[in-house]
Amino acid sequence: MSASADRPPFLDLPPLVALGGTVRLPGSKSISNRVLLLAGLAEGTTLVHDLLASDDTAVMLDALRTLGCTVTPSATPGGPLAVTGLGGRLAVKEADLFLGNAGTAMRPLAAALALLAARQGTTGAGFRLRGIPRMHERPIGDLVEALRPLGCQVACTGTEGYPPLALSGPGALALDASIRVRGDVSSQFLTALLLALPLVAEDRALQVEVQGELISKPYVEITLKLLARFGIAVEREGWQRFTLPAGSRYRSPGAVHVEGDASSASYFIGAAAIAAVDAPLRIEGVGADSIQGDIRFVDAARAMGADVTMEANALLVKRGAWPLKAVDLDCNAIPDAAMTLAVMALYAQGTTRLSNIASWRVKETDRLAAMRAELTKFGATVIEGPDFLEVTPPAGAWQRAALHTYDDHRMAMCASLAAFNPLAPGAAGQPAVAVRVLDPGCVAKTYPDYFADFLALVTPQAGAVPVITIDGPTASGKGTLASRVAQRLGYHHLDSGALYRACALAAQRAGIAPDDEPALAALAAALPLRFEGGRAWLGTPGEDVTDRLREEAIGQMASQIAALPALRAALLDWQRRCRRAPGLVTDGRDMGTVIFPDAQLKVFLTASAAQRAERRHRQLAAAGVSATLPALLADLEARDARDRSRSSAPLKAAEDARQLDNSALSIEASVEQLLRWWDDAQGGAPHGPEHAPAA
Ligand SMILES: Nc1ncnc2c1ncn2[C@@H]1O[C@H](COP(=O)(O)OP(=O)(O)O)[C@@H](O)[C@H]1O
Ligand SMILES: Nc1ccn([C@@H]2O[C@H](COP(=O)(O)OP(=O)(O)O)[C@@H](O)[C@H]2O)c(=O)n1
Repeated sequence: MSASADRPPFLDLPPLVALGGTVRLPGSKSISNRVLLLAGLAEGTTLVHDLLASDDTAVMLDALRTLGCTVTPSATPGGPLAVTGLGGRLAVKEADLFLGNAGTAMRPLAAALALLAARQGTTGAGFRLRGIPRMHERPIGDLVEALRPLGCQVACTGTEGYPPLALSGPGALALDASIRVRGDVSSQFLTALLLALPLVAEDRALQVEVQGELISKPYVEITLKLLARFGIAVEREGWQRFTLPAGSRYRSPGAVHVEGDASSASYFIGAAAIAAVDAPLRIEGVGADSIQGDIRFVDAARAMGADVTMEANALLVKRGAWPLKAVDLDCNAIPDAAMTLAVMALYAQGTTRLSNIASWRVKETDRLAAMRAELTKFGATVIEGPDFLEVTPPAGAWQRAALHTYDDHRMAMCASLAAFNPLAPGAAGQPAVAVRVLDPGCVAKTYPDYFADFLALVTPQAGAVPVITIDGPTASGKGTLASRVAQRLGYHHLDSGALYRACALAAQRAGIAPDDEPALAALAAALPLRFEGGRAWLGTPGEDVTDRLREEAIGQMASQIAALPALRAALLDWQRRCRRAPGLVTDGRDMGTVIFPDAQLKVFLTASAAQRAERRHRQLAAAGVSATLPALLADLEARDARDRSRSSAPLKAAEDARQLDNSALSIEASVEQLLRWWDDAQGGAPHGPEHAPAA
């Protein structure tokens, strides 16, 4: 998917100095999409456990539904997805399938539908397969060239050799001769044929012959293992000849468990080799039992110095040799995970050479060019060859950089490892830099929660997590502004008012009087409040109190008890603990003066009392609460007066706060103003052209 309006334009990662804990990997993309296709073609229902939820699996699921498969999500969260397959019979004879940028959907669906179309015929325009513009630049000619001699009618409706494709039938299939496919550009063409041919192997054995040296063999191994799970025992002679026995027929195994994504594991393995100094990072979901080729990344990481212990389904990784060791590696077997080595090379002594990676050029972007362009921005020396990359780390201080990600999930995940630059041996004693990752949302292709999972494991450099504070009187728009800015920056948002409101609600429920300061302070010190998913949860396991907190009576009581110094003191640590990577935007009355006096940007937001009363009036009306304007104005002025005059943390602008009167400013204009100030506070946007160079 391309960057969209609701995806933040960038994410600034603060300099990081350590990493630890446990991460549970999302399901493997390669296994997920193969299993979905197999389940969709087989007869019967397959329960798919631990399926990856991502852009690439979403387009496959949509395609299967369009083709007439029944896809039923589990009633219990995290439960298996049920897919009832076609049993080899087309349920629809024409369809328009949008497959995003998912090669793992485009190629095998093209092969399967081309064969089924030839056998069973199509109607209308037949099957049309298309994707985003980059998908239309990714070659599929070798597969088309393999299918046409069999009698499949495959038209490239844009450029010959590239999607979009139009598949039609019927046609006589010629399956007696050996089926030839090239294997030296992408192994996905062979995989596509192997997944599709069982549909037409009922009465004869079929032989597939690979021309040229087969690349990415481990991915073909995954295909063979999954075919076996669905009842197809492919015989192979080396990596050149594959035979599907006569009578091959898909049978659902009933249930399939998708293991964690070994390519996704590479970022955590790399990060742990750099920054898990005290204790190993535990990575759950892949291990010694994995069927994915990218598990061999472990060997490459070990060669660079990582200390890795393998369990059946987990890895324990910590820093071993330090600095990391520069390596000269043939990466043909681990093309995707090898990208991670390129970033690890920034922490090695000497020059790392990654070779036999020409396939990088035809992936989500030209990854050889992209990696050179982006690593160079830090000051690294990078040589890009036709099929290799050489990386030498920066000699001294790293440059601040904004990294383009080219709508490539792996470029974005790789970028995260650069945030450990304070640890880089060559940069010792030099100022650390924050790393700007442009369009971080592109990780949704395979790992939507990557940055949240990564950031939950890291320790930022002392004082490096940025805070933006927004203080001001009631209804000036603090909460609205803070939440929009947090969304744009990908930061956490703390609405401190909600904290005081939650105290008020909890006190009311416990029957504590609004002037019982010791009891209120004790209550606040142990307040079981959580903000999660944009909602406020009180108690354990947690009641959603979001709407109750907005009630006027609760606001009144909050304003009253907020004047008590012991209660305020009890909430101090709770608020400071919200300062977590990548950053925090917080709003309230004393955020810039008391709670975060060292905030990088402080804003004091005001608007005329009349404006504010009107805004609150509209807000309440929208929520179906009736209130008169004069009453609201009086209440708001009373609250302002109480907030300003209290002795403990009175409402006032911090001396170093920027003043923003938004009486005549729209919400969007206020957001833009604040973001401009934020850029200024950081000495301008990091260097790098605004737009990615053409791929
Ligand atoms: N700049 C603005 N212009 C117009 N309305 C605004 C503006 N900022 C906020 N509002 C509206 O004012 C109301 C109060 O804003 P809110 O963020 O809840 O204020 P606070 O957190 O300061 O109490 C909301 O309905 C919001 O949509
Ligand atoms: N940092 C803060 C935030 C809120 N408060 C108090 O808590 C009350 C509720 O906060 P809020 O931000 O939700 O208030 P409204 O302005 O939205 O009514 C306010 O009236 C303040 O008195 C505070 O004292 N300090």
